[in-house]
Amino acid sequence: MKNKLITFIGGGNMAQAIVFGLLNKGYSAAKLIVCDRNEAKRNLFAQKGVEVNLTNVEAAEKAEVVVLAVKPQAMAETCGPLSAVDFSGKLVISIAAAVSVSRLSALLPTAKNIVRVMPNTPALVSEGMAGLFASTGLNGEYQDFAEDLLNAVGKTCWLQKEEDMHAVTAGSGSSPAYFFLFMEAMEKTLSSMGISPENARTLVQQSALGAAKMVENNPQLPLSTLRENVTSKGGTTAAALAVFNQYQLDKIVQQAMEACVARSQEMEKLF
Ligand SMILES: NC(=O)C1=CN([C@@H]2O[C@H](COP(=O)(O)OP(=O)(O)OC[C@H]3O[C@@H](n4cnc5c(N)ncnc54)[C@H](O)[C@@H]3O)[C@@H](O)[C@H]2O)C=CC1
Ligand SMILES: O=C(O)[C@@H]1CCC=N1
Repeated sequence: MKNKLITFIGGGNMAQAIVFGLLNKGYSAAKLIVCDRNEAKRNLFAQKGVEVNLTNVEAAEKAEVVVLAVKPQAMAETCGPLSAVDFSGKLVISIAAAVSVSRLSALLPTAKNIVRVMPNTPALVSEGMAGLFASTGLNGEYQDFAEDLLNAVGKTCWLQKEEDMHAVTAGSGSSPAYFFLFMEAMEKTLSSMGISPENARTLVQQSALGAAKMVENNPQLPLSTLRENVTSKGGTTAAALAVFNQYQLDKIVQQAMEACVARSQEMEKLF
């Protein structure tokens, strides 16, 4: 991928995951600018050789690609001063949940090339998952660049319908937290069973990693087969799964993801 000059507006958790993921993949620090109001956050990037001392407007003017990485509720306020910049020859990427392309176009009227992305924090370890949606008329070079950029830190999928971004938020952006919650619960239980904190962490971490790798390495196998291969009739796993089924884990997951989608739809109207 050709290293275009990219400015990140907002250097929080998600921007850090993408920027540090890109640096780990050899993206030149000299081609990255990060703007954040918070000095401690700026310092995290400065330590890696990233320019952090420009104003949002200066940094946006200088770069060819501008990534909007502030919270959805801060988007309008952040775009106010930025609307003075001519974005017509630039690519604007927004990673904000629930902020539509039409809303972004209204906030930055000169922006012609807009890509909405829903990434996730595993980008930091090059295992991100991002859904992408392009504004109509997006320049082909910029479409490829957005895809290459996110592919550098994980995997991507393009969406044909913007409304699918709500479901993708439940499936990429928010989803690492579900797995962390599950792992937290396992770790806590192992500790309550007398396993040392260090061993509890290793048991959970390695089992999760191993399970994910088995899923990745066996694309032809349904997930249910992988589960069944662990489950001896009348054995220990069956006893555990019976409890998950008793409490209808599938319904809990469905309700949680539907709540995620509903909140995203609500936020789209608010911000
Ligand atoms: N954290 C995650 O896992 C994911 C977050 N997102 C999206 O990414 C965006 C950022 O989320 P986080 O990184 O979690 O939030 P965060 O709160 O960690 O980072 C936002 C940063 O923006 C800075 N900021 C706010 N207004 C600014 C301004 N006008 N100029 C410069 N900097 C400004 C803040 O100081 C803060 O460091 C959100 O829109 C969120 O929906 C998307 C996918 C996953
Ligand atoms: O929780 C949130 O709203 C953001 C978007 C997806 C992940 N974090």
